Amino acid sequence: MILKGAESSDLGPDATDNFIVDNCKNIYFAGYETTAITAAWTLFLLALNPDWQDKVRAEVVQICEGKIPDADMIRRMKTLTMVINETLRLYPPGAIISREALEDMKFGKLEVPKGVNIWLMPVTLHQDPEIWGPEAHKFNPGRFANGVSGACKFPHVYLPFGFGPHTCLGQHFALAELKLLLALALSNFTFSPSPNYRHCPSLSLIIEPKYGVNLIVRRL
Ligand code: HEM
Repeated sequence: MILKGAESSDLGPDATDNFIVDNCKNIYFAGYETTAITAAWTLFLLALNPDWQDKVRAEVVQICEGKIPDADMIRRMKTLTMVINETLRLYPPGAIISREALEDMKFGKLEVPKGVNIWLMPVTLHQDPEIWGPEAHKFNPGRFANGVSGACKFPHVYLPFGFGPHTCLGQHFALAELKLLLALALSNFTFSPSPNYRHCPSLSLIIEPKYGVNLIVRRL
């Protein structure tokens, strides 16, 4: 797709090379760290919540019957989807979503002059007790049992993949990758917290565990 886009553009040779390289970098960066870190946070939260770990494992074992998950099996993994949604609520890798006002705008009483960049921080919207209830900071995948609209007052503030025309291009691919990886990991291993784990979510373009996620992994 990128090569086709470059071929059909009227960019000069240098700009065409830059176009290809920039797009490859963009997809590599946007698609790799975000998904890998979400997998790490999910395993961390399941290690801290063995009841949910057991529920997801039971679901995966029942759906997959020892086979490698295919697209249909992945679609039926409702508990795992709820767990991933809850992980992305508490630890959305995309820390900042920015938009530039292309003209003077007004939101309620807020005047936004042309050229100003507005930054949205999903993590603050995702943990607001006014929106998610008094247990907003607690890991409870059950809140997503009836989808995002059942989980909170204003579904449009759940923004792990952004919103609008620039919403994440790879969100369905990312969810499929995550479900496949987690289903395989959970059907073969158990995960519990390691005493070496240091909790330090830190902002380094994305929200990542500064000292990694140390877990004790045991084969089932
Ligand atoms: C759990 C994994 C992922 C998360 C949490 C995530 C999150 C995001 C967020 C928050 C944005 C900004 C959206 C906005 O400004 O409204 C974004 C954009 C983007 N993502 Fe993802 N992403 C993930 C995985 C992926 C994957 C796997 C790919 C590609 C293979 C990908 C490709 C992109 C691209 C190309 C954009 C830019 C879209 C645009 O500006 O039009 N992402 N992502």
